[in-house]
Amino acid sequence: MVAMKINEDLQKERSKYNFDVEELTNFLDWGPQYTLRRRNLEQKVLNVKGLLDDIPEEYLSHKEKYENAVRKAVLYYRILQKENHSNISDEEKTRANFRNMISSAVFRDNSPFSLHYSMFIPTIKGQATEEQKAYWLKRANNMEIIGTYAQTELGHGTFIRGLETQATYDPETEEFILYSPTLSSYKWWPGSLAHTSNYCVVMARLFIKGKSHGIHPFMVQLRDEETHMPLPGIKLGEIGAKLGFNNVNNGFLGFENYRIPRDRMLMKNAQVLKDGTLIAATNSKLTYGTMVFVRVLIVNNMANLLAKAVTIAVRYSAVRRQSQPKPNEPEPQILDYITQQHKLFITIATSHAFYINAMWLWEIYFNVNKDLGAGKLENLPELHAIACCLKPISTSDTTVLIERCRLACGGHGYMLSSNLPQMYGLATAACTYEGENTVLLLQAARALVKAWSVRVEGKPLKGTMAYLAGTTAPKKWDSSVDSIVKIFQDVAIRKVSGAVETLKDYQKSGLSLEDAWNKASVCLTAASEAHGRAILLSVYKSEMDKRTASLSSSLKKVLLQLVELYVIYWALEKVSDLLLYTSITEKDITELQRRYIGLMEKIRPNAVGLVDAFDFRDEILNSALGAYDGRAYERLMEEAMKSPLNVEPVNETFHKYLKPFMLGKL
Ligand SMILES: CCC/C=C/C(=O)SCCNC(=O)CCNC(=O)[C@H](O)C(C)(C)COP(=O)([O-])OP(=O)([O-])OC[C@H]1O[C@@H](n2cnc3c(N)ncnc32)[C@H](O)[C@@H]1OP(=O)([O-])[O-]
Ligand SMILES: Cc1cc2nc3c(=O)[nH]c(=O)nc-3n(C[C@H](O)[C@H](O)[C@H](O)COP(=O)(O)OP(=O)(O)OC[C@H]3O[C@@H](n4cnc5c(N)ncnc54)[C@H](O)[C@@H]3O)c2cc1C
Repeated sequence: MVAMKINEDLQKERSKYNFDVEELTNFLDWGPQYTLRRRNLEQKVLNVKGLLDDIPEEYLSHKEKYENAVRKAVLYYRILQKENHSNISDEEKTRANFRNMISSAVFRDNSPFSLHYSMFIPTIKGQATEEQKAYWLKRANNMEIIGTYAQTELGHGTFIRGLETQATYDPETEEFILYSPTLSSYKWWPGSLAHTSNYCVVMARLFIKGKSHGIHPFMVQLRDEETHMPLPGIKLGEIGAKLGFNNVNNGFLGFENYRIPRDRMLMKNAQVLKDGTLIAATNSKLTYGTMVFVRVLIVNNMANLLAKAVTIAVRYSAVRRQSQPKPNEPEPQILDYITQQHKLFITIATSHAFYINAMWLWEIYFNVNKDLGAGKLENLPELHAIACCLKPISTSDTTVLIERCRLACGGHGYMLSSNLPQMYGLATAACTYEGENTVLLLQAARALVKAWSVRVEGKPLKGTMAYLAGTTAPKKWDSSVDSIVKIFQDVAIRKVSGAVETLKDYQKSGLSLEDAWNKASVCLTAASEAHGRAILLSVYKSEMDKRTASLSSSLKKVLLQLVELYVIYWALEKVSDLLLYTSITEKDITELQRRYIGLMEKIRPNAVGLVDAFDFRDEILNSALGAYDGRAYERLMEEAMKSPLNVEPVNETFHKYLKPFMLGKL
């Protein structure tokens, strides 16, 4: 075997770490057993021939991209399917998969089957009766059928209660008749819908005896299982090229009086009896369960995306040298510029903060879900409120930080072969899907306004809202990490109280609640963001204090430096809030800035170690700039040579257009 030639700068970086990289990898994976599992799965996938692209996806046409993605998806999901049959609980499986990013070795973009696993199967699990589950889950898990989740329509995505697709019950035949009454009622966006899925869960408005009963889920066969032809009454197609997600086969779907049997309504929460009697769900929002599940998982997905982006940018910054600040000295590694560290180290810390928060949120989700199974609904609103803060903040921060990583790689970050532009495309999509970010922050604001009235009544507040009961931050500015975390809670209290006051003032001026809400909505979203940031910071700090207790002192030190960096970064980012709501002075701010610079100097020797510990194989990073060996220039050239334009020295356009043009003949 030929030894891998490693760039000298990277080699030097790797001799400087003062912690054990493998220990950190195990910590991030939530235990060495999960590291092993993940690595085994990665190896199994990479052993399969034909899964990695010879021609980069971006040189394929739209149609070829899809066809290539389906070819790879069947190879890839066969392996995953075997893994899914292994004998572990769903909770354990989700946890084991938290840092599984092997699909990004197969798809730089995303998979045409992603909705099958992320939403179709979870919807069957969450919305179907035991009998329905026994039938549909078996078929879905075996991938005898491929499904998706069709909710959004051309006219409505956010406002689910505005969906127009109709499911009218016909007691004569014991069937539902699915109908798309308008163009705007066409389903529009669902991934895998266009040419991949043959089944899907359709969210439609239930009508019984002419009366509307709100939105319910229906299992719908779209295509013939043998020929894959759309069934009569089904109108299907693809919605076209997008900023990203071009492998995902997002589709449209319309119904022309398409009949399905009664038992195709997923009836765990609400039931329609044979005679058309409706037994309503105990809470209509139980129908929204799959969205809550995915919002919870998104926080973790963002941590993974950030970890990938910053691995690429830090390694590249260690091998890239630029400018000559000191005469007669070599050009420094760009990683030595403090401005570069400012772009990158916060990205490492943010990835950690999101991992920790995602695990914490997953525990809450898992417990609430267990409660729901036992008919206990009281903790659902809090889960919904947390997810409605953390999903928007994690996706918008990730989008900003991936773009920062891309810019940190200069011109080469603009190359698709760096993989950073595609990652930006994936992150920004998450700001919209599964609940548009502003809309979710406004949902969280509803819960905060309610919590405020509980406080005003002098009643106790619980869980993540408990801190709203009263300030615990020190009166005098105190720059310890613990105090700053409390100060963020204080800022949130002030923003919530300010937003409630604004809302009330508008109402007092004669506006309806709805109009007052609209006028106050910028303050309301700011209050939700502040609440979300307070949660992120306090969970990151408290969980790290707990979880690092059993680590080696060297790793603990490095991890707590990142916590401190994260907390101070946000204090400086939100300095206007601190000036408004706390006794911070100009001198305190200068001290914080110095401390922030000092922290970056402490983290600098470990920077490459910290990203190595994310433990992404080169195939997963899929980037000319970020490979383990640091051969960025060689890889950029190798990737450039894959451009179809480099196959011939003279392109035919010379003879067709350029030459006649230059000769004045065109
Ligand atoms: C790979 C990519 C795949 C992507 C897939 C997709 O995008 S799939 C498509 C993804 N699409 C989306 O994500 C669409 C985003 N849109 C939505 O989720 C909803 O339409 C909505 C939540 C914005 C409003 O819903 P609405 O008009 O029906 O409700 P309302 O505002 O009138 O509030 C009434 C009460 O309900 C409460 N409550 C609400 N939701 C939940 C919940 N999940 N749980 C618990 N509770 C919930 C709320 O707090 C409020 O309580 P309060 O204050 O009265 O005590
Ligand atoms: C890549 C991708 C994949 C997707 N996959 C799926 C899928 O598999 N299945 C599926 O069903 N859907 C899917 N979707 C659709 C997605 O869920 C919706 O696009 C999303 O919920 C936002 O809804 P919208 O497009 O109607 O946006 P709109 O609600 O029209 O948002 C437009 C603007 O209006 C604002 N706005 C809307 N309502 C309010 C309000 N009440 N108050 C204040 N401002 C408001 C928003 O903040 C935003 O600025 C996908 C979307 C994308 C981008």
